[in-house]
Amino acid sequence: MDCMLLTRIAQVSQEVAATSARSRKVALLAELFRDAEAADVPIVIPYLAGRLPQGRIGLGWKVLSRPVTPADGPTLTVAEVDALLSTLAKVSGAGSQAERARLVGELMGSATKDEQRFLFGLITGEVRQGALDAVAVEGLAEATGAPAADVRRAVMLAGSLQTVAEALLGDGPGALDRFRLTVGRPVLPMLAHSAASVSEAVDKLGACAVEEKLDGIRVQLHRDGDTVRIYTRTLDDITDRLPELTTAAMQLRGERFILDGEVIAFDEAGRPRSFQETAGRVGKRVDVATAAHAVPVSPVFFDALSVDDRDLLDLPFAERHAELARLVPEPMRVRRTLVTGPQDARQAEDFLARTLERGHEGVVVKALDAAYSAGRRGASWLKVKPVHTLDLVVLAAEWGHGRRTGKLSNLHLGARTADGSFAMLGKTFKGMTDAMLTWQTKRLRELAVEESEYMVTVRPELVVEIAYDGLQRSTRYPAGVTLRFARVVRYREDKRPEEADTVETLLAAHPEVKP
Ligand SMILES: Nc1ncnc2c1ncn2[C@@H]1O[C@H](COP(=O)(O)OP(=O)(O)OP(=O)(O)O)[C@@H](O)[C@H]1O
Repeated sequence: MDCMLLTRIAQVSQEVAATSARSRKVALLAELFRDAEAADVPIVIPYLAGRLPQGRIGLGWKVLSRPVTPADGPTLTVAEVDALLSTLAKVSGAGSQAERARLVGELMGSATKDEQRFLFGLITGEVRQGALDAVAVEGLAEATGAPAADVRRAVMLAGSLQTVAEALLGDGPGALDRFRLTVGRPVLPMLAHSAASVSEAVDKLGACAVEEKLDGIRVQLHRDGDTVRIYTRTLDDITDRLPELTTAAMQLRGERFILDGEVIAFDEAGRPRSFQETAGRVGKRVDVATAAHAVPVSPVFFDALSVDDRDLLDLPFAERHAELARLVPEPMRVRRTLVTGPQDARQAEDFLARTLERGHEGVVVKALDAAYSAGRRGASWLKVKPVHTLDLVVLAAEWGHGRRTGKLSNLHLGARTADGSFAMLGKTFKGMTDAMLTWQTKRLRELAVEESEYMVTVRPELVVEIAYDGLQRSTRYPAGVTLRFARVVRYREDKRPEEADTVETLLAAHPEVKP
């Protein structure tokens, strides 16, 4: 069969977004996957989700909104669109504006009216379906007859839905065996949900470990004999930037293992240095030797995923931790206290208080009987942080005045909504350092879809962590609420917009405010 037509993707994408019944979404995707050639699927999935595989495409608003006569009938395939957008993303140098305009004109001219609308949404970041990956896993299972749990596990281990989809559709369910936990191949890390208090977390989980939550950088450490590799939360290889970790890995009591933990800089008194200092260690342009001397970091581990080629993912946490303790000496493990049930809640509260006194941001409460659910926000890890923050997406930014003239300053902040779009919750220009202002001005202009004298509207891609003092009703904003005293804590370039907080969870956390 020929490559998928763009029209088909646009229609399915629209239908999936419009229906609220999960089973219907799954059925729609299953049908599409059954029809797609295996090699076509890796291209199709990101377009369906409204993500451009090419990343950002710096197109000025003028170029994008220029009307082009649409084609009469659908002939464009996703592969053609993909090739053209890849070319577009690479255009640079003199005359690039004109060349971009020409390529966009060519693309839009081959598209029907509906396809033009879809392409426009894709390029501006308006069609984005946050939950699509999770539904696509079930769609793939339905299309191929493989158990959904097995497909999910393979995706975790491969770190890529597209890779698994191609193998599964090409070679059938047997292909899933290829995706095993392997030292040297990173897997998506397990993530946590939030709980309002330690007692709430303990009540939910029963027998659990309460661990300190360190505000550093998540790392997955792989050692195979003399070879050590370190991966971030987003699976980037940062081995060369953290030589201390290779040294530490070589001192552990094993030869082949995968560990999960956090890396953080402590001061001489053993208190954590600021997050910015730790984060500075993995910046792309830092001189590693100088940085390692100025801000040495230490690994602090909390889980073991594989030891001596034994896959531990499905073992209960209590058993994985026993393996960790065998391998890693106590000073290199997070502090923890064990709790058998609600009667020990007091002891858990005390542990949180002591952890905060030591300068850490909170605790993570973990069920002792739970497996490691790679790549997911498992209900068996609950984080408790007294200073509540939100991960929001920058939708636009206003040009600053006075000392901030020439800098993009006042940010428009959005939370995710059920249909995958973003609802503006408010604005803030507080909490930004000069370095942040310079950085965000450059970064936001790269994401610009429309610029005016007053503000710049951007593709909703940049996630920013925001502290706030509460919610209040507001008729000015679409969700009916706005944030009180919002201020920027930091940018979260390690998070995708699909991971931002939703209006729904925000409202659930503030039952006192009714929009
Ligand atoms: N003991 C610990 N166990 C698990 N994660 C820990 C621990 N200490 C620190 N962390 C960090 O906390 C994060 C867990 O929270 P979550 O999964 O929600 O990620 P996050 O969204 O990056 O969280 P946050 O923004 O609160 O740091 C981990 O990604 C890890 O970086």
